[in-house]
Amino acid sequence: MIFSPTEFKTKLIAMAKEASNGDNHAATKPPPTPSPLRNSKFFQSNLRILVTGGAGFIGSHLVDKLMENEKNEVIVADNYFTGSKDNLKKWIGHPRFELIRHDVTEPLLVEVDQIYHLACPASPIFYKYNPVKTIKTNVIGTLNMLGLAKRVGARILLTSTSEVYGDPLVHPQEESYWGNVNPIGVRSCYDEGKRVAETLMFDYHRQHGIEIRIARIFNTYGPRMNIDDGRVVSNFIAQAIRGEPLTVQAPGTQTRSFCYVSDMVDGLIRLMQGENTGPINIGNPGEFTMTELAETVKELINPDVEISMVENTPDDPRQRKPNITKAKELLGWEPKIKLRDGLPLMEEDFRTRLGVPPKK
Ligand SMILES: NC(=O)c1ccc[n+]([C@@H]2O[C@H](COP(=O)([O-])OP(=O)(O)OC[C@H]3O[C@@H](n4cnc5c(N)ncnc54)[C@H](O)[C@@H]3O)[C@@H](O)[C@H]2O)c1
Ligand SMILES: O=c1ccn([C@@H]2O[C@H](COP(=O)(O)OP(=O)(O)O[C@H]3OC[C@@H](O)[C@H](O)[C@H]3O)[C@@H](O)[C@H]2O)c(=O)[nH]1
Repeated sequence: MIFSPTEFKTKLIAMAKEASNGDNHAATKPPPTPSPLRNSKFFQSNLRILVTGGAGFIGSHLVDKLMENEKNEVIVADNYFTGSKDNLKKWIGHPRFELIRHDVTEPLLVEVDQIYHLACPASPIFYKYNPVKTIKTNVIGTLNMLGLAKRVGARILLTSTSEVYGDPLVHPQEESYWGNVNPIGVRSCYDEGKRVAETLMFDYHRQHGIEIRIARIFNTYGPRMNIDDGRVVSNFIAQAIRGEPLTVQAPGTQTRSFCYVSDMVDGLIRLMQGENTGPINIGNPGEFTMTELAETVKELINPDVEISMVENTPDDPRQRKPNITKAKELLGWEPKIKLRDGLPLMEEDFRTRLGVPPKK
């Protein structure tokens, strides 16, 4: 068939439109219907929820909260790189709970209604340890979970990060800010990885109609953080309990905003259950320099420890504080726990794991 130049152009535009990311979902086929048993009157109408990375710090607290609802069945998929079965020991053997050793860089076949996709090392020490694996986890892992969401018609939530703003030139950071990221730096396996993961989420949403939710999480702390995983709060608490100097990385004037883990979990669940795709910042806007954080930990946990200044790592963001207007307006969410109240809630868990008895 021979087309005139005008016909050819019209055809090309039509093809481009079909393949575009617009509202046109021509390529979408509806997800398969679940087993007929799910609609039987004898079947308990549970929501089946997959939590990738559920053996980690935030993931295990999220699982605790989801399991409180008797209508939820929870499946955790984790490769235990930074997580541990210990974090989930109270649920192992529970009839509504399943734990799968699985690496998200491989496809996963399960039938679920919702996916909380957390799997990814989060502490800079761990994500820099094997950067190629970190970027594979972010890119291939997120592709696999989106493929799963598409196949079964599940809603999927990605835990992105404040690190997508890089070393921000806008302060506080709102979701419309595109960030200031070094694409070839030592942190880019993580921050660029998460940026691609966000892109994939939106492309699947636009192209295939997948229901997506994106949370941009700011520094979160609480019990079950890995001891010595390099993150500042867990480092300072462990150092204070051991009576070792608190290592402030120079210059100490860099800022972070710390959110207690129960507030974070509440925000993630509201985002999943709400109607907004995001991205939405979830974090506590209380902003502290690292020197202020060290002084607070010293005062609350062990007034006898010293504070020492040590060398920093490359590309450390100089300031970070979330604008949470969107979370307030769209999710009715704001954090409840102040840093001074949250830090002491970590002490007992850290003392138990470090084998250091409580102060007399
Ligand atoms: N904690 C924070 O301050 C923070 C801030 C921003 C974003 N986040 C995001 O929240 C999520 C959870 O963070 P966290 O602090 O609980 O970290 P974490 O390291 O405690 O948990 C991550 C979990 O993912 C698992 N995992 C890693 N790679 C995997 C893979 N390839 N396949 C399967 N499982 C894998 C780990 O074993 C671990 O259980 C991460 O996606 C992280 O990027 C966390
Ligand atoms: O012992 C330490 C460790 C860290 N720091 C400083 O504390 C600040 C925070 O460092 P952390 O390693 O806790 O965390 P970062 O803010 O760099 O990255 C974090 O941000 C967002 C998430 O996605 C990541 O999971 C998380 O690790 C940095 O300025 C770092 O230089 C110290 O002063 N002393």
